[in-house]
Amino acid sequence: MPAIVVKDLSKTFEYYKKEVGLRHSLTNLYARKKLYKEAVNKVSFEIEEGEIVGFLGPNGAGKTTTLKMLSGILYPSAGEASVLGYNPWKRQKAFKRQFSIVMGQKNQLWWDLPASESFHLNKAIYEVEDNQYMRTLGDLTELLDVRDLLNVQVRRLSLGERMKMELIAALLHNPKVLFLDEPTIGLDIISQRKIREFLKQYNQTKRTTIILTSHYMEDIQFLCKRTIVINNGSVVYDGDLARVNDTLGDRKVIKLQLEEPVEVGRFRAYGKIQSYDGIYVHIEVDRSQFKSCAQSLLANFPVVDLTIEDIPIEEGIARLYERGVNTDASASMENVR
Ligand SMILES: Nc1ncnc2c1ncn2[C@@H]1O[C@H](COP(=O)(O)OP(=O)(O)OP(=O)(O)O)[C@@H](O)[C@H]1O
Repeated sequence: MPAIVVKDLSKTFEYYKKEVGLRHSLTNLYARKKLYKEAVNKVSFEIEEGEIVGFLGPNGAGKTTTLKMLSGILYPSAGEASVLGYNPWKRQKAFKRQFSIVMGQKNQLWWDLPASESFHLNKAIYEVEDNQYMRTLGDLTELLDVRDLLNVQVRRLSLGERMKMELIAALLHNPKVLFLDEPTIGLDIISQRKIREFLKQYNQTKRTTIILTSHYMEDIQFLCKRTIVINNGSVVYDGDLARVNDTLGDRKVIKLQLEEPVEVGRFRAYGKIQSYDGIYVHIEVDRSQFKSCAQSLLANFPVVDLTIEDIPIEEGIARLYERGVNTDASASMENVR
């Protein structure tokens, strides 16, 4: 049975346009203009127990709004969702005990107190038994290597150390579902890697179901077999991130270095010119024709060097971000909504 089921989930925010200036401030009092923002539009997916799924999308795509609805912080405008069989926005106590949400941009810990004080508070809130609390705290501080920092004021911790403490606070009650909203934001490469490795190990040992949003592709590639890409509030891809380039069609890039400049128009018959500066030319070609294209280029141009590469995953993602939804190309792909 899936741990998370989401069906046509939508959220439209209503807000008021605020004009600046004294005259407009007075007008705002009696004639405010109401505006609507469709942040999430008919999002549907299912996530199996123990799965760790990446949630990718450009700024403002609707990722945080979706996670907030799944954790019951926001009430949806339409649609349904079930997390561990619970309706999240009913906020039942039994549900609250079984999930956690960590937002990289927000603090849960008390800023002026040591993290251990916040942990005690969470222990009381979630009614964690003494033995279980000590065992879980011991395991987590060991795994994240922060045992010596438990009694340091949170405000004195580095960003990476603080994020580790945030994770511990979120995991003390052994949640079955974990929503992670940019847990590695702003961290250096070493701290990012440590958090990533911790999450992988945690997911493997505990079988916790995790949805992870991150703008760092390495996080998603390292942790998630499956990625849901969301753009303009809608799902535009759901599948293996490594296959995202299938959405571009079956393409390869031929990279040429020339002995002397050749006019760009002469390369157009081979495919789409990705970049050109006279000497270096990158041409995107159909995978079925890359051999014949390469042979012809070698035979007809003063080529010094030629390489054939796959299109980077980042490129596929960027194009999904740019094109939004409901294009002809996306409609024809299996994983693309
Ligand atoms: N309370 C609100 N009132 C009006 N609009 C809102 C509100 N909260 C979010 N939005 C808008 O909804 C859209 C989706 O926001 P959301 O925070 O879900 O995006 P996101 O994918 O998490 O972006 P990011 O990667 O930048 O965190 C954005 O355009 C945002 O401005």
